Amino acid sequence: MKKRAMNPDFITTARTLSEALPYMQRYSGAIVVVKFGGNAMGDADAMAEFARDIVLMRQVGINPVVVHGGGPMINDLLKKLGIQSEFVRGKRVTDQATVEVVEMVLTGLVNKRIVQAIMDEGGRAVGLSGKDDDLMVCEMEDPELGWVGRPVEMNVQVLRDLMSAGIIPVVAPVATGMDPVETFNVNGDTAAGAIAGALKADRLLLLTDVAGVKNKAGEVVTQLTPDEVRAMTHDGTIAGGMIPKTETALKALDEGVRGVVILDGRVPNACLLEIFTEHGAGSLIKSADLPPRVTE
Ligand SMILES: Nc1ncnc2c1ncn2[C@@H]1O[C@H](COP(=O)(O)OP(=O)(O)O)[C@@H](O)[C@H]1O
Ligand SMILES: CC(=O)N[C@@H](CCC(=O)OP(=O)(O)O)C(=O)O
Repeated sequence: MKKRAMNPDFITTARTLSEALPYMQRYSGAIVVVKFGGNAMGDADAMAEFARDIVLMRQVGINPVVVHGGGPMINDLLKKLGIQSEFVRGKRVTDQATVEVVEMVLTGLVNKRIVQAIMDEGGRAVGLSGKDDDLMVCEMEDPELGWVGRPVEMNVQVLRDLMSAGIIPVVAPVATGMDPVETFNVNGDTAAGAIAGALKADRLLLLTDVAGVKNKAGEVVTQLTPDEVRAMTHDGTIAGGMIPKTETALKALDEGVRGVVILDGRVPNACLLEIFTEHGAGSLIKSADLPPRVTE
């Protein structure tokens, strides 16, 4: 009789799957909002890998909602058009010409790339922006920033409808205003937080291009309470593009999201590492009175 060789790689694969069982059970039916930042998108392979993780989550009974950014892609088109752009506290100062470019790039180019990548991996995805079904209605956050929106009304039924039909929603952070002729550019982290809050999501994952929230010594802090985040923001340890992420995390926790993780989206299978392993990834921000990660 021919004997099959024991390949150690296969044994590891089987063990990894077996060890994922308690996490699959814990997250079954959970809503996980994933913010996919422009810097985390990388090349076509990174996009395909992200899409595969999302499709796998859906396959094992999690309800993923993707909210994306696309800052670098907006920068590219603004540059080609000769439009100057600057950021204040991690948010783009957005005049009328800029908001038109933002809407074109985010709801067109970037949104459809992600939708296509998910479908290429065998999932079902539908792309929408905050304007669709009035999902996200905004007001001006600060006149100094121009058409930058702060979400004031969320209508997430459309997301629930898509999820219950087995469809993965992919949301571009562009919103309508109280006056329907207005278009707002919303920071991707802010939009993801507002959506996670309105859905009372179990997890909000903010994928970026750093390993997590770093302390003064430059080390990633694996678990933080809101008070610790506030202290690090106050003393300037948290700065630049990290500010909208931690602001978002605190607001989302207040609104009932159970935990927010800031992690490096360029790490292979970042989402799977966070959701399905004991190790987790990046920095988990949650209230001190909630039990720790593994026994939760
Ligand atoms: N304490 C901190 N820990 C980690 N990153 C920080 C911190 N303070 C500022 N940053 C900066 O925030 C950046 C992440 O924000 P951003 O570039 O806007 O990401 P994305 O495009 O993925 O939304 C990091 O690359 C880093 O330069
Ligand atoms: C108001 C504001 O700053 N909007 C962002 C929207 C895109 C985004 O958030 O992209 P990343 O996640 O890739 O940074 C912008 O204009 O760049």
